Amino acid sequence: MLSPPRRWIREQPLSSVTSCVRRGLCSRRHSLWILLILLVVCIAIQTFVARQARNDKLTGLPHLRFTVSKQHLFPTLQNVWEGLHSESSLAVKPDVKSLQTERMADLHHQNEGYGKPSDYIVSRHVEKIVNRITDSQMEATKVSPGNPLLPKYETKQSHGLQGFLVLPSPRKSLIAGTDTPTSSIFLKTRTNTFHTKATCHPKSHIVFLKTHKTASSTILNILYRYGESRNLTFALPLNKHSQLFYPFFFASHFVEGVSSRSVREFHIMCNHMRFRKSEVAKVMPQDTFYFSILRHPVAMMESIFIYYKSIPAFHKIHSLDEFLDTSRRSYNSSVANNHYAHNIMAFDFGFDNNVAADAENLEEKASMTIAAIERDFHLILISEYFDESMIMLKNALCWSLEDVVSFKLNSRNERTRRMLLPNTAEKIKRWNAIDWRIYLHFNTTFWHKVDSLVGQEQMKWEISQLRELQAKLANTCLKDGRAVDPSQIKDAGLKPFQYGAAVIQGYNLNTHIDRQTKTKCQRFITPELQYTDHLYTKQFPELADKHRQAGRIAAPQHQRSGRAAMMGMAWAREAHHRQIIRHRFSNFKNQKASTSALLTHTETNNKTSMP
Ligand SMILES: Nc1ncnc2c1ncn2[C@@H]1O[C@H](COP(=O)(O)OS(=O)(=O)O)[C@@H](OP(=O)(O)O)[C@H]1O
Repeated sequence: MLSPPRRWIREQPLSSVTSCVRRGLCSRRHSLWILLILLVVCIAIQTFVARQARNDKLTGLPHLRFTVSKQHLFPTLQNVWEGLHSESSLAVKPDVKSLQTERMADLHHQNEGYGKPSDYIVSRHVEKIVNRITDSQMEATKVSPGNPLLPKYETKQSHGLQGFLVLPSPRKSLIAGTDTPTSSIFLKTRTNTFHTKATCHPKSHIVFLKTHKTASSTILNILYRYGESRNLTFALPLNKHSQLFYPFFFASHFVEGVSSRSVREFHIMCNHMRFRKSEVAKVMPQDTFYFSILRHPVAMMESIFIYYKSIPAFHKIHSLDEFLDTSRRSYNSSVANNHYAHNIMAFDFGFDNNVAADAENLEEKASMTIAAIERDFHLILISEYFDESMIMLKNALCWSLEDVVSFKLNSRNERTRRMLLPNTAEKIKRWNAIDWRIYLHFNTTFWHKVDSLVGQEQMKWEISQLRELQAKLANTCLKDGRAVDPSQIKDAGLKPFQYGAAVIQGYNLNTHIDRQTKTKCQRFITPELQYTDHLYTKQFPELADKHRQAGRIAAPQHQRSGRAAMMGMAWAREAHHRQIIRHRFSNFKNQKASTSALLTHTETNNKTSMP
């Protein structure tokens, strides 16, 4: 029926093409063809535009995919922060949660295989995204080795990580005291920003995974002060240990009060542990906020090599370069405490750290690790951006600025830092390939969260407020406003634990401050072991007393054995811990009112709360 017109066109002379087309258009068959062509063109244009838009997103905001649904779910600022605490806000959840099975988590925590079919879909999905990110970021780091992405408004100077030829120096704000010291600093400067009590509720169910050499002791101190001043209950290590039996995988019965059922509700868990979500969740309430902190693996490895110099992997090695050059041949992962030397971040989060840089399944393992951390943690902070991290934390927890103010704890003195060459930095990234990928991922998501949840202007303003507060506090509390070597610390009770080849600094208090201010200032500079001990005594006075008695009996035998020096880190810490207990006991016995009696039972009972 439609064939005659076509034949008719073929038969026409060239000169009459125009009229031919006109006639052809009129025919029904050609109209259909043209409609079809138009449709195809439309679809092609639409596909092109959509692809272009997706490419723009992935190039500019690599992690938009993980977080965009959060923005849609929680359109107001308040809801955004509230959302951080809800199940649905976990960043990776929209992409991964529905596909993940409980088996995956368990597999992770048992360090078993990653390639099970149901997990594989998730793995590939996340991997694709992570690969894009790591590729683009590795490109970026080629220009500036070891330098994490900086937001546009930041100057590199303010971060203390300017490549690894120059190592971090003490932060200026701590020594830049401007105001006259006043004890009222604790009372007057309660600087709430956009989070007021009217818009959100302060969180007090918190798990902080205390990673190693990441500024975690400074955060621990913040949490201790917050909890202590509000009479919150800490999930402290059983039997007065200083860590939650690290490096073993965490188990709920490692917490004092769990087996005996003597504690009704735990608020804060924050001591070193090897994370295992299913066990932590047995102890902590359902609405618990989980967070942790990461550090650039190069700076971290430099710190670890000095601090853990006595672990088997390092003790006969002269330099980090020597270790990195020989590690493939000589590193033995099955020797106790050697895990400190290899992908320690992955280890602390509960994953397999023994992954070689050239392992076939490296990217897959990295993707799975990242996905699981995204699933289990509401917020991951970045040590290099400590102040920014504190603002994020404050907002996430609905706390005040004063709650997150701190002094840098556990820092080495300059003499025990080592300069690294760019080549060494590259070797470290390769050796710690999983950690490097974890860090890159969370550094990016961190800045994306800053942009989407706080905004750069607000962040800038809040940081200036925080630094002002810190400077005032340093001026009030600290003698000379800065950290000093342990040999210069007057109060033995405030000396930080010394280990390996590091010289860990501490602080002296101003002498002219009143008693109440002194007590408060002291909390800011009390090292981890002493403060943990103090809280244990406060929470479990009777048990603490028993341990004190037992420590007295066991002490001479322990001293004679002289084994502490040969033992691993955890045991050395415990030895130190017991030494503190003995020291405190003798103070208690003699009823000496010395300044080092900060942690005595008597003072515990007299202590005033922090604001
Ligand atoms: N506020 C702040 N900002 C930036 N960096 C900080 C901060 N507080 C502590 N630190 C540095 O963190 C390192 C100590 O980390 P940790 O306390 O986690 O160590 S530990 O695992 O508990 O022993 C240690 O790093 P190194 O000095 O390089 O060893 C500290 O200097």
